[in-house]
Amino acid sequence: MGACMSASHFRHAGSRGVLVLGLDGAGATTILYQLVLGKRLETIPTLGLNQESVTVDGLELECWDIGGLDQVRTLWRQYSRDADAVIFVVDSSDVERLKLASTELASLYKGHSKRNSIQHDRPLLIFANKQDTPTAVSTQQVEKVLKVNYIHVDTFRIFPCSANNRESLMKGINWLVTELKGRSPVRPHGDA
Ligand SMILES: Nc1nc2c(ncn2[C@@H]2O[C@H](COP(=O)(O)OP(=O)(O)OP(=O)(O)O)[C@@H](O)[C@H]2O)c(=O)[nH]1
Ligand SMILES: [Mg+2]
Repeated sequence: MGACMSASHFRHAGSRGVLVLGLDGAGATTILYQLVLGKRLETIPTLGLNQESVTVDGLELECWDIGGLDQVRTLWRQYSRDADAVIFVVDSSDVERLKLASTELASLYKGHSKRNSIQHDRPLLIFANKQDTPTAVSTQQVEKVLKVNYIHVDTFRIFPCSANNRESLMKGINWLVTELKGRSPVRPHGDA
């Protein structure tokens, strides 16, 4: 499953770095491999990160799926500097932890310097995942609790999805790719 703890941030020239994040169990790894392999894999909690690339509409996305467990979340910031975009995955059926998800999302944008925070002009795609479950709340409800407007991200959108359903994921990914094509990469030559 490509798990590694590398901090090399290797990227091909022209590719875009995409952080795939979320609280533990939200579905980040399942979504990543649905995008890369076109099928749902059985996952285990990510204790470091999974790095995979996927090309969509001619644009290579270098994805870093970092674990969401409390003790792993500290890694999120290490990759923030090089991120052209963020995919934030929310478990729509885990209503009790939506507020925590909101706090963790906001903290990504509150670094002390550009070195450890996401730039506010980078697009943010939020997946309201697990819409196939009977207890999932609506996208509108997820948006209300996440309070994304308070983070002052210039461009964000929330898409309902299920990691079982690749088509629901591609709606969000296609939006993200269109946004990325309209922007220069954070590191144009992919230098380390
Ligand atoms: N019903 C349903 N289950 C899902 C969905 N997405 C993920 N899951 C399940 O949720 C569990 C956690 O999924 P992961 O992809 O490992 O979650 P994660 O966000 O990578 O978790 P960490 O690695 O701990 O950060 C697994 O049992 C998945 O099969 C979904 O859309 N619907
Ligand atoms: Mg994972």
